[in-house]
Amino acid sequence: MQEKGLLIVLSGPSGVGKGTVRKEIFSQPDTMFEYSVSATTRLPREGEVNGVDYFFKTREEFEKMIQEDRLLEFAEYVGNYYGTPVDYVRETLDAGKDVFLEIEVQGASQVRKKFPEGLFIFLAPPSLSELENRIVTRGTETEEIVKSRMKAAREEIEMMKLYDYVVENDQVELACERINSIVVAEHCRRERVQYRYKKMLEVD
Ligand SMILES: Nc1ncnc2c1ncn2[C@@H]1O[C@H](COP(=O)(O)OP(=O)(O)OP(=O)(O)O)[C@@H](O)[C@H]1O
Ligand SMILES: Nc1nc2c(ncn2[C@@H]2O[C@H](COP(=O)(O)O)[C@@H](O)[C@H]2O)c(=O)[nH]1
Repeated sequence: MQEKGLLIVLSGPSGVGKGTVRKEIFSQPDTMFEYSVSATTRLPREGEVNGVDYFFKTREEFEKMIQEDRLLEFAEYVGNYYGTPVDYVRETLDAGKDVFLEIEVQGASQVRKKFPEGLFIFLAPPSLSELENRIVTRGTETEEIVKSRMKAAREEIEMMKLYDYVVENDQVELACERINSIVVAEHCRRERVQYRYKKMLEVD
């Protein structure tokens, strides 16, 4: 029987660098993962391509996906829906490939309930002041939104204890190396556990 792939979930507070780290991982020619393209109701930013960066949907289309149970998880984030199409995730895992999700924390906790065997990685900032600095420097948020994201970030950072690993995003390249190493180590660990059980069953 085909061994299932690993579901890898990268999450963390707004502005920590999830998108930046994910893009760096997928720009590497030898990347080990399949990226799950999310659906969203937000408008495309300059250069974003439908089906590559996101599946851009109207609110009606997105709500239909919710009703038809076509999303593994979804969340409303800063006035827009974001969600993970479930079919792609299941089919890719069944084909033995590792699937990588980059999602915010509410969505990650929904995935944890449905896929407790997933690998959950929390991307953490070097400090709260550096987190604020990143959100401000990105220049996409008003002063008021920066404040509300920082308030939310404190609560989100509390949730890091629910994750399997915490990776500090001090430097993008180092964070990517840490994530790749965690996945390799996790594969070794899981295969060893499975091997032990196979042996046990053979003896019985
Ligand atoms: N290691 C790092 N050092 C310095 N700046 C960084 C680092 N990682 C990301 N950044 C910068 O921080 C800002 C926020 O990054 P990014 O948009 O990837 O965060 P995010 O977690 O995906 O945010 P959101 O959840 O709000 O979409 C960007 O300007 C990015 O260039
Ligand atoms: N719960 C989900 N969150 C998602 C998904 N895809 C992306 N995201 C997160 O949304 C925010 C904003 O993204 P942006 O592209 O508008 O900057 C960010 O934190 C992403 O991680 C998803 O499918 N589900």
